[in-house]
Amino acid sequence: MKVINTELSDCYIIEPKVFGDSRGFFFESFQLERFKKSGIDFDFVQDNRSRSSKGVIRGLHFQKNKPQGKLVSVTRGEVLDVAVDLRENSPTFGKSLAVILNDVNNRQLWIPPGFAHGFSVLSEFADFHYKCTEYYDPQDEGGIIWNDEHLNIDWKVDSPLISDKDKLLPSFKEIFDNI
Ligand SMILES: Cc1cn([C@H]2C[C@H](O)[C@@H](COP(=O)(O)OP(=O)(O)O[C@H]3O[C@H](C)C(=O)[C@H](O)[C@H]3O)O2)c(=O)[nH]c1=O
Repeated sequence: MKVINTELSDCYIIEPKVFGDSRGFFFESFQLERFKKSGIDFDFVQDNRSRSSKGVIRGLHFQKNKPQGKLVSVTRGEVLDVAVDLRENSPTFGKSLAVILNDVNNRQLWIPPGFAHGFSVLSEFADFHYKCTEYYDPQDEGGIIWNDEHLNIDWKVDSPLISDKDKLLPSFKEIFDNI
């Protein structure tokens, strides 16, 4: 497995070792010792799966007091995956990263606790899988509006499909100017 640094501190792209043959392919999508040795030394307590159609944007979400680290990947289709560093003491605070994840490159993205996360769907549909380091707590949910001016993310989709809940999310400045 190859671990690639990104422009966001502690956020890594992971390229698993893929074994291809005439039947298809095989790769280990998670192996605790190998991840620990790569510096991703967390206990994962919850796996999530979602399916989204083309043009959907899910996010940007985070948990406020019980932040989740996420190891994200796409098992079918293609997404633009976005992470935003919300750690105020980080050298990359307020910076965002966008990475193409799909079922051809089999890339994973490690997003540490303290980041907001979201993705847009570029293929007809996308099956999304991620491991989390903290349990989901609906009372602890936070988020940033997808078209936030400060972050200015290019989601690469026209007329995105956003949940009613996500349409009401605050801006980056509403969150951090109040702190
Ligand atoms: C996240 C989550 C949701 N749910 C239930 C709550 C709702 O009834 C339903 C859909 O939830 P939501 O609309 O929040 O799902 P997403 O918009 O995909 O949320 C996720 O979107 C971005 C991409 C993330 O990184 C987060 O993991 C997560 O916030 O699943 C659960 O039961 N457990 C969970 O862990």
